[in-house]
Amino acid sequence: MNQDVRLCEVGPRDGLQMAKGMMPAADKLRWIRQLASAGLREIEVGSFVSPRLVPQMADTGVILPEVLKIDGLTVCALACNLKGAIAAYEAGAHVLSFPISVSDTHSHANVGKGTDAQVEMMASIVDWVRSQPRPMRIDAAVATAFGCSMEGGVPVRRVALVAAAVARTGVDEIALADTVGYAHPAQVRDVVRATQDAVGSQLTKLHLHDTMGLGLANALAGLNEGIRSFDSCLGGLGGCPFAPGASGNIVTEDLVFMLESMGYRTGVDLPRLLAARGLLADALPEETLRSGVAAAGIPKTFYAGANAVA
Ligand SMILES: CC(C)(COP(=O)([O-])OP(=O)([O-])OC[C@H]1O[C@@H](n2cnc3c(N)ncnc32)[C@H](O)[C@@H]1OP(=O)([O-])[O-])[C@@H](O)C(=O)NCCC(=O)NCCSC(=O)C[C@@](C)(O)CC(=O)[O-]
Repeated sequence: MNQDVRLCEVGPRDGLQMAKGMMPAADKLRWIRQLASAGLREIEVGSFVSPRLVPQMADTGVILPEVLKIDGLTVCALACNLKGAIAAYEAGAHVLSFPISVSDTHSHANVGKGTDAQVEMMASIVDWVRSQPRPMRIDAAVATAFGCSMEGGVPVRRVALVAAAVARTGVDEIALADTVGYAHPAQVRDVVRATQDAVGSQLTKLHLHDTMGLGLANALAGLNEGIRSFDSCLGGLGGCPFAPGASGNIVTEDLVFMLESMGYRTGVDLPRLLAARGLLADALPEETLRSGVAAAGIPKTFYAGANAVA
């Protein structure tokens, strides 16, 4: 069984997009460098969206060329329309993340378009990117896949149908996103299985929020179904500003602790990762950072198991 788990740190994008304060670009850059030096090889550094609607992301075009200089880092950026995708490509992003909400109501609130129109937008972006000289990986996030605070329950069959439509656009990878954090482990199992049946290996990732405190249990349910890629956020910040009730992402520190303790390999150095919280706490004093492992400290037993440091 594959023990390597790929983590994408979404703090600089998802973590900051709903923050009360604005993190200056220089702090974002220092933070991203710290995250990379802790071993995170994939980081979503920002989004190319309306600066009026999401002012925290207005400097993504400034950040991106700088973080491209970090050796070995896969730089991801989110966009919600073709204009944003072109901006991400021209800035040099390695990966484009694109949200498509299963809930039509959330889709309208988030991107001003319904689900079907957003799938069409995805298709035109794939066509445009594939016609360019430089390759860019295209990841779709199938949002509200486990429930919507505006529409309520989201049927498993509809998630699979939307994922299948997304897969047909030719995206490289698909993530299932629990936008408002309503998922539970049995639901994760069922939705992952139905989506795997619909799109096969194009489903690679889970993007989980921790509203109900079930985020890591849900990650484990995904692991058990063969998922080896997760989004997470240092300190558990985050949430979609256009999904009422959305709260923070699963906590990167705790996810790394769980995975490494279980013998999975993340490539992340946990003490260095915890050190990166200091900058975040200083830059955003009004935010509450979460993490069990940060509160308790790394137990000595962590180093005594399969993940022992030589
Ligand atoms: C999607 C759009 C851009 C609609 O874009 P649109 O359809 O082109 O709408 P529009 O033409 O009505 O434009 C609206 C405004 O956005 C501007 N605009 C248009 N496109 C761009 C662009 N690319 N870059 C910069 N500005 C842009 C445009 O100039 C205009 O500015 P205004 O005149 O009102 O000041 C807009 O609705 C928007 O920016 N929405 C914000 C969406 C967003 O950032 N959501 C949060 C990220 S998704 C998420 O968090 C979920 C996820 C991924 O984490 C997974 C999960 O947990 O579920």
